[in-house]
Amino acid sequence: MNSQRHTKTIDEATDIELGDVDPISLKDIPLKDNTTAASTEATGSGSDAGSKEEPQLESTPPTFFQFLLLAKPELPLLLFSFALLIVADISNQLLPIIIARAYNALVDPLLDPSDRTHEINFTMMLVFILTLVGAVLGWFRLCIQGLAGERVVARLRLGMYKSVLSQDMSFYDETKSGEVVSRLGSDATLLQGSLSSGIPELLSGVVRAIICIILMFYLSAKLTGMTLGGVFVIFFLSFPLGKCLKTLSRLYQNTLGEAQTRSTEALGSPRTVQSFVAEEKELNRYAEKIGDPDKSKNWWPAASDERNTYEIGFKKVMVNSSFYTLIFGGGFFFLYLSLWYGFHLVNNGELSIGDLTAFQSYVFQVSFSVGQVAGNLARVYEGIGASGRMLYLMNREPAIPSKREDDDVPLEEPEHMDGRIEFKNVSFAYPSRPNSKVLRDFSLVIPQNTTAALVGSSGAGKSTIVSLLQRFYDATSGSITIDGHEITDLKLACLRHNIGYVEQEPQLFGFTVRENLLYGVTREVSQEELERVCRDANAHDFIDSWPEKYETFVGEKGVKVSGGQKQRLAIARALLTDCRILLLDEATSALDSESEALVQQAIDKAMQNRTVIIVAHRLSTVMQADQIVVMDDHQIEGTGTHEELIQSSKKYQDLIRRQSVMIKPITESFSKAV
Ligand SMILES: Nc1ncnc2c1ncn2[C@@H]1O[C@H](COP(=O)(O)OP(=O)(O)OP(=O)(O)O)[C@@H](O)[C@H]1O
Repeated sequence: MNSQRHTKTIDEATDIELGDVDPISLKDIPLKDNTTAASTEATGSGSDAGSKEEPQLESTPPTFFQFLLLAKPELPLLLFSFALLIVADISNQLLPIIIARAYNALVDPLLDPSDRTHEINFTMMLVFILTLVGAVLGWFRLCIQGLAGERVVARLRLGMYKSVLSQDMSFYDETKSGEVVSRLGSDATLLQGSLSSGIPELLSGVVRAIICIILMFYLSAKLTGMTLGGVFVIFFLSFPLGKCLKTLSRLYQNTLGEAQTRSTEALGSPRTVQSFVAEEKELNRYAEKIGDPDKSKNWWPAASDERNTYEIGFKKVMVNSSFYTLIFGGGFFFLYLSLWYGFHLVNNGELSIGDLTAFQSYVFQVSFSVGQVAGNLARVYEGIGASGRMLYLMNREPAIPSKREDDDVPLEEPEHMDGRIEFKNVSFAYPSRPNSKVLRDFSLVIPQNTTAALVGSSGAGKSTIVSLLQRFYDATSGSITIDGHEITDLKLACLRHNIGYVEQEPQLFGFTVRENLLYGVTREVSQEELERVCRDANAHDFIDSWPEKYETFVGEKGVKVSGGQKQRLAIARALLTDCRILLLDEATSALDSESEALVQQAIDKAMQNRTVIIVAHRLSTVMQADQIVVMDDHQIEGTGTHEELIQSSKKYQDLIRRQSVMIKPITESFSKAV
């Protein structure tokens, strides 16, 4: 059942509606899926997830041309800005040759003073006009480039986010959210810088250098020959430094990503961090990746076992400074060398003084352009590296496909579901632990509108069954059907719309109560209906007691509501989706007895006229179920009603005995007290 991954276009990523995200064809970009590679290695060696290294979100970087394809939808804008760049550069580079006329007029013995003044004024007027034209065109060019960059990066961010949202659970098992956030943030910014300014500046440098070299040849072929030799020396010396800068930049980004992963984890669980007084531990974990300048006795970073951004950043600064010193220092060296030779040419009458000044200016421009090309080449490489990581995320094909391999047969989307569930010989191993079977030959029929309770030892696979029914993962073998439809033949959205799911720790979002309740609802819901459902879920009274009632903000991840309130809101949220099947995964296990009673009442109402699967540890919550399934060692040990299992299932008897032992002293002391 495991589907093969292959590359895809952004618009194919998912059937989740995301508005108009323009498709960018990335089919030609080959990608190495390192996550899959890591899994394969694990399979090969028979090792488990715990022993393998964290997979890196990285793919083979695209070629320069493939990288340019990312900006394909903006090609007209970019070509226009390129045309502006050429015109602006030609008009700017003509200036030294025009100014040379003024110099020559100054020293021309044949001109009388009024002709000389006229020549100088005419020349300088021309200079001002061309400067103005160059400035206006340059302004347009920068605006257009910036706009194109914003458009490309916004599209890429949306495409990447869309793809990440559509991934299967094995992706989330393997990937740290901090890393994805880093891809959306810093990698996208690097890529934007590279596309909107790195490549245009690189092209601008090339164009300017070519124009200057042509004009230099026009002024003096001899002097140009000598000067270009120097320029090439600078270029070749700076090349390895540029490459080194590229490697350091990639390392810097990866390390920053690792630091962000750590900080996201800690900031996402502030209560756990503070209750374990682990602030310093978390700070140290973050500092390991960021590097602490105050830990070194010197002003440079101390050597450390772990790669950190401070240390890499320091090396980057060193290489960057050497790079620019070489470009500008070398540029000036060859400028003065050519000036020296130029003086001799003027002395010999082979060059006018005006042409020598113009030439000087071109030498400087060419050195500057070479520096600009090399510097921006490093930036483009940074962008290419970043795009490799982003493309991995965008092109990753979810293991749970949103359409059939045979595209011609559409997935089924029944208008109504009765809710008869059947598991037939289902076996399953998590993709990250392919050698540990979590379910073995699991078979179970749950008739429409009945309740099945899954009980058994911890780790037996109860929650996994709930995950498989929602297709968070696909079974390794066997079949799961609802009303006779294989769930793999159903449209994923249709399947999940028909299933309501209440987790042990339901997640609320940082919205209002109303927005949280209507999270999965696509139809109009009136206030009366909302209140009725919340009453059924025992949630209306506490919502109504808050000053802002249904408009109350619940805080990030619902931190401002209690565990029991969260559960009841989650039940109401599930009910509002009109689900035919309700999955309750340990919905009351984390609650005190008073909250449990309130939630249990809500659950009892919610179970009416629905097919329900309850995963529970407390037997008191499942005794009324139509059938109880006892799980042991990843398979079914017994099935039946409470009364039947007490007679037939050793495991069930064990579970009852253990819970009675726990409750007995409490009930005895209670009886004595009253
Ligand atoms: N995402 C995952 N990746 C790899 N292994 C997993 C994953 N989730 C669960 N497991 C493993 O699968 C086995 C079954 O887990 P499951 O959560 O289904 O058990 P359970 O019966 O619900 O346990 P409990 O009652 O403690 O919640 C366990 O050994 C667990 O470590």
